[in-house]
Amino acid sequence: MNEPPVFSLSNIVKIYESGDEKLRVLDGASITLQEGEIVALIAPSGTGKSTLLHIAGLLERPDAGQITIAGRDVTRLSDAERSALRQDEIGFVYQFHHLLAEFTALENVVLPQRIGRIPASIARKNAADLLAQFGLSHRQDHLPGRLSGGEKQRVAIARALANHPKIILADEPTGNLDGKTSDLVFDNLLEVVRKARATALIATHNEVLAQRMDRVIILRDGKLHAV
Ligand SMILES: Nc1ncnc2c1ncn2[C@@H]1O[C@H](COP(=O)(O)OP(=O)(O)OP(=O)(O)O)[C@@H](O)[C@H]1O
Repeated sequence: MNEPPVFSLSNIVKIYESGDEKLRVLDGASITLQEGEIVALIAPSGTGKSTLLHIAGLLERPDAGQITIAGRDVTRLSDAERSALRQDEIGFVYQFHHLLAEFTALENVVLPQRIGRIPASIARKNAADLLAQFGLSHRQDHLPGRLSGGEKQRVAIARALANHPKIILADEPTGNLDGKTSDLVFDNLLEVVRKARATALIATHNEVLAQRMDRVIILRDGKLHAV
């Protein structure tokens, strides 16, 4: 029997209202991600990329359409069920690292696991292993303020992977870094995501980076199109 896709959005509609105006940001956006697929999302600014990622990450609700995770319809779950799913199944990487400044690199990667009730010793070992995969063992006890931009972003990616999510959603994860650092961090991201056999949807403006993923989709007129 075929496994259901890890993740799917079908016919997602999202309308924002401001005054009398209705803005149909998403207008039947659909995508299906199979296990282990890494998909690039190209979206010109203002076309609804953040809205799409927020809906995919169960942070925002669509006005119509369906979201499934591992074949389960999660569109109409309660807020508590959605946040439990986010905690267990979804890892987010943002353009800015959002690390907690008063915690070390290691502690930043431990924290989401502790929220998920992983015992402290296991969480610390997991975090150290992940940071090692990002070449950051020698930086694990540093506060974010003492890390370079590329290192901070690597820690943020390690944190997103800490609970072994099946789905990674990334919003221009290297968009804030210079070209060379961006390439290196991106290599690292792809390598670790592939090793974890996670499924990823990665928004980028960089078409060269996009071509390195398994396939590329573009958000246009509120719909997702294959490139
Ligand atoms: N809460 C909201 N209320 C009203 N309009 C909104 C709201 N959120 C977003 N929009 C509008 O919806 C459109 C898409 O917004 P979104 O943030 O998803 O775009 P984006 O593609 O992520 O842009 P960027 O790449 O510049 O961050 C924009 O025109 C924005 O002004």
